Amino acid sequence: MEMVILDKEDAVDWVYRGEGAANLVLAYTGSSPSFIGKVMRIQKSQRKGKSRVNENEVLTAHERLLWREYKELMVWPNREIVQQLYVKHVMSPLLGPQHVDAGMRVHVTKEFLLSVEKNVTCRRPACRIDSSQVDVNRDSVLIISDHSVFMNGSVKGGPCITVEIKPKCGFLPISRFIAEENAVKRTLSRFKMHQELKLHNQEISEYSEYNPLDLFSGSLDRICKAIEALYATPQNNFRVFLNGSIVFGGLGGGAGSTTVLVGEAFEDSLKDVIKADDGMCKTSFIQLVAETVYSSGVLDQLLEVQKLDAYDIEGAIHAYYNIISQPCMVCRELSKDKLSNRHTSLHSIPLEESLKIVKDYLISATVKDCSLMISFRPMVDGDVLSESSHITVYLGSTKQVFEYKVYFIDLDLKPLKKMEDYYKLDKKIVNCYCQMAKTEHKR
Ligand SMILES: O=P(O)(O)O[C@@H]1[C@@H](OP(=O)(O)O)[C@H](OP(=O)(O)O)[C@H](O)[C@H](OP(=O)(O)O)[C@H]1OP(=O)(O)O
Ligand SMILES: Nc1ncnc2c1ncn2[C@@H]1O[C@H](COP(=O)(O)OP(=O)(O)OP(=O)(O)O)[C@@H](O)[C@H]1O
Ligand SMILES: [Zn+2]
Repeated sequence: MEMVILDKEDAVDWVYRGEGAANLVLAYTGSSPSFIGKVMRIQKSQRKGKSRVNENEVLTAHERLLWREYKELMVWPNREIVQQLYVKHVMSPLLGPQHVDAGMRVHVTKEFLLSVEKNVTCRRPACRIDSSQVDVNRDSVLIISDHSVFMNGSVKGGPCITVEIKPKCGFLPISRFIAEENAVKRTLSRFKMHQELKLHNQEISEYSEYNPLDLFSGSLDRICKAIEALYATPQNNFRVFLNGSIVFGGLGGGAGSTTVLVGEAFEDSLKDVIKADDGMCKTSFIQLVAETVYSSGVLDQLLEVQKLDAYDIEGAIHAYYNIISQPCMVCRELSKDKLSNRHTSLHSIPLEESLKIVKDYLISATVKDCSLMISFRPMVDGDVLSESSHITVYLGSTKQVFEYKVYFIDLDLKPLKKMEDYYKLDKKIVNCYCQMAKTEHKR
């Protein structure tokens, strides 16, 4: 694409699509062929006192050491470009390039960003406005394919339904570095335990029965159960879009976010896509999603990459202190009787080994936090696939064939500095869960 700089007058063509903790995402509504079928991902800054780890820094010296085998990441002084290259050179090969779009960076003026910020405020959830704003000091944004539409030169006609799932961690850790008092981590999913802490902190208003272990199980029945649970309590783990507009789930996540369409209204929104008997569209839709997750096998690959976390944070944290050449806070805090040979031995491994442990931990952290977007387009007789790489799925209950595509989003590099936060959060989650279980037991 020729050198483009988006300026104030271009802002009207970009409308609010959604956001997470770190980025705001806008969809294109204008007529420039370069942007049709694209979304824009703009970095946010945190409001006063809520600054995130490393958000404005370039790679630190220790991070450069950690990621040095990826030469492409080393030449850029700018963290945003490194982020994009991380997706391209680290994540895409691991997850499959057919499921990842690293996007491209486009220059923008400050006036463009200010104008966008003004235009989208009314669509943003209050909790997100409260914590973050568009970072107007950036000079570029990321342009990525809009995974909620089908393209074939131009946006392909006909309805398209997209489901977005944030599956979170799909396995139980078995690391020998997990302390005895934290043994519950080996039997209960992290998601389930985290729900207790989130409830306690009023980050969510109700407990979700979703179990990531079901979604990743490889069993159609259990996948179906997981999707039903996600539908019942979507939180920030489940959304549905019809032709790019959200029709189900919370905008932006968190406790205060609103569910867009419920019950009959959601059923109605599916009617153009799922040709089921009255009142059965939602049920058929859940079947369609479950069947696709099952037959595509896309979560198997994700699980493999998540499992790069073989030491658990209770092991990896020691390797982290080796890398930063600081006394290990964890060993210091563990009382003598709890400090085992296992832990201390981690401080005498070669640096290369520590680097590998932490690098794998951070790669895993990225894919425990990413989302996947699956888009469906009903096919009619004589219809051809939008792209030869796309696949089809058959929905038995409605006798329909759907073209579908699966993409991973939010594959950002996690800052090395976050290792301490990960250790603290892990402790908090287990403590809160055990405390709650004790109280329940006493009742
Ligand atoms: O720590 P977790 O498991 O709660 O994950 C965080 C997510 O919370 P969740 O539990 O999914 O609601 C959190 O999501 P929300 O802000 O809660 O929607 C972020 O994705 C955060 O990543 P980052 O700080 O933006 O890089 C995530 O932090 P990372 O742990 O992935 O760094
Ligand atoms: N390529 C895309 N196509 C369509 N919609 C997208 C795309 N990328 C992001 N979105 C929408 O925008 C939302 C926010 O994007 P994203 O998850 O990248 O934000 P984030 O701030 O990085 O999230 P997190 O809180 O996990 O760090 C997503 O939940 C999704 O609904
Ligand atoms: Zn230690």
